[in-house]
Amino acid sequence: MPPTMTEMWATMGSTIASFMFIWAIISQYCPYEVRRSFEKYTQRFMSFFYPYIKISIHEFTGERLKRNEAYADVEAYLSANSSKSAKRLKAEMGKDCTKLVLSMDEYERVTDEFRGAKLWWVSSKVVSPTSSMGHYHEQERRYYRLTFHKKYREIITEAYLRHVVKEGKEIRVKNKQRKLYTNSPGYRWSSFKTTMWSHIVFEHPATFETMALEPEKKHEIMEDLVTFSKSKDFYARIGKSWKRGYLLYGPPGTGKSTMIAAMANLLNYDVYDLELTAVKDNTELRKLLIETTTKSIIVIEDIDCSLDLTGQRKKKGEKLSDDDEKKLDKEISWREHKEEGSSKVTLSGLLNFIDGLWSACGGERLIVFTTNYVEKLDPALIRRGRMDKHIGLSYCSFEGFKVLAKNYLNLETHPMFDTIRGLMRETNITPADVAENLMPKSPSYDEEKCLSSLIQALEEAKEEAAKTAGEEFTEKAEKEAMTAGDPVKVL
Ligand SMILES: Nc1ncnc2c1ncn2[C@@H]1O[C@H](COP(=O)(O)OP(=O)(O)OP(=O)(O)O)[C@@H](O)[C@H]1O
Repeated sequence: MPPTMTEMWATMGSTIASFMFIWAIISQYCPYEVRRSFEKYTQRFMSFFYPYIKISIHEFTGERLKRNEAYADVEAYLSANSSKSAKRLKAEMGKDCTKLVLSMDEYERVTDEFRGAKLWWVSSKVVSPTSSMGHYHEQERRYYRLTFHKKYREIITEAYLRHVVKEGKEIRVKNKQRKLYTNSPGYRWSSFKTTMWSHIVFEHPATFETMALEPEKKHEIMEDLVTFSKSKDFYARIGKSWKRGYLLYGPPGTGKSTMIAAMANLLNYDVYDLELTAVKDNTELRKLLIETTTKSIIVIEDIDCSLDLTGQRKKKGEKLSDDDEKKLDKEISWREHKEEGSSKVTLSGLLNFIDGLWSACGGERLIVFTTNYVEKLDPALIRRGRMDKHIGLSYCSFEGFKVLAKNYLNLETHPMFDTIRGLMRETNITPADVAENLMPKSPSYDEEKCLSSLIQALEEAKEEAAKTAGEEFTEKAEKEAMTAGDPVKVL
């Protein structure tokens, strides 16, 4: 008599229970090595009968230093293809901030088909405990796992994966929202305090067209940038990492920050605004810089202040000007106030990164330093090869004014332009000041009021310059008289 259904279930239940009992005995009494070998051989044995192949694509490669490009490509591919079939999705704001973009949530599974092959994608993560500087914390590593039948091995490993990466890249370019990253203190992997990148969408409207700059200079810089962005093969051929350093220098308000925004808009790059004073030491600096992505501009503004070069000069025994002394005192009290101790990022730490580590983190990066005092910088920092192109930005020229008049007032010519041209020859004014005067202050402001306001500002600047020159002249004459010991002249 064949066994009844109830008997079959009972037999199966007792077999499973016996197996679990035996396994519990083995786990308890067998040495670890024996158990490991048992598991290994069981897995090998099972794989003879298991007809599926699995491929994992992890978010980070190496010691969690670098984001895996392939992971980002798969993520983009799946977000475009999975939203129709996945049941659990996560939503993020899209490029134009009007539409939510859906992608598959963690532990979700979706199916795909390619040339008759059926395959499955699962998004998952492993959480493992790690320790750093005596702190224990949990580290999450996300990954996608692709499963398919072994008979499709060739199609999948050759054609399908290429198709996923290609399509994923295209989607990423299309959806790319440019980002402005800044570094600020935060908690990495839940408990370890460090400085981390956070970002917002980069939407600065500046372009080279709207910049007040001599046309030839503008053209030269644009050409340099575009040539750089198309020179992947060239850099590979000459054996140099694909990066270029720019030093922007000039008085405040001459457009250094504006130019960085114009560069990012021209090349469609992200911007990493690196605040060096918030970086604890060279190790942290290296970590931050390695986390930057390709097609990006890494900016260190006011490099003369950020690197504490003033402090270094004082240590070297150089005499500092009153201004520098004040700046140094302010910096020290600011750091004490923030209880951060002093930042230990050194000039050599920065140089080492610029020179050495670039090659380790891929290419297509610009590094831009800005300063108001180029003469204060250490020559080692700005030598060619590190800062390949030095761009001096200066006071507004008449050509520059014409660009601003077109931008702000939509004026190409006006009878008042001649007066402005004359005054600009005689005195200095920054593009920021010109722009401020051309800005309508009320709805009743017309172009003439704006131009008159600029003329007034130019006249005041001229008077101020004459007064300062006069005072300097008297001071110099007095000093000379003192050294010559002529009390009459001094009086
Ligand atoms: N060359 C320029 N062309 C167009 N606008 C300019 C230019 N320079 C300055 N401006 C205007 O002045 C403002 C301030 O300029 P910006 O911040 O770029 O100057 P900066 O040289 O970076 O100054 P700082 O050294 O103080 O940081 C800008 O928002 C912009 O409107």
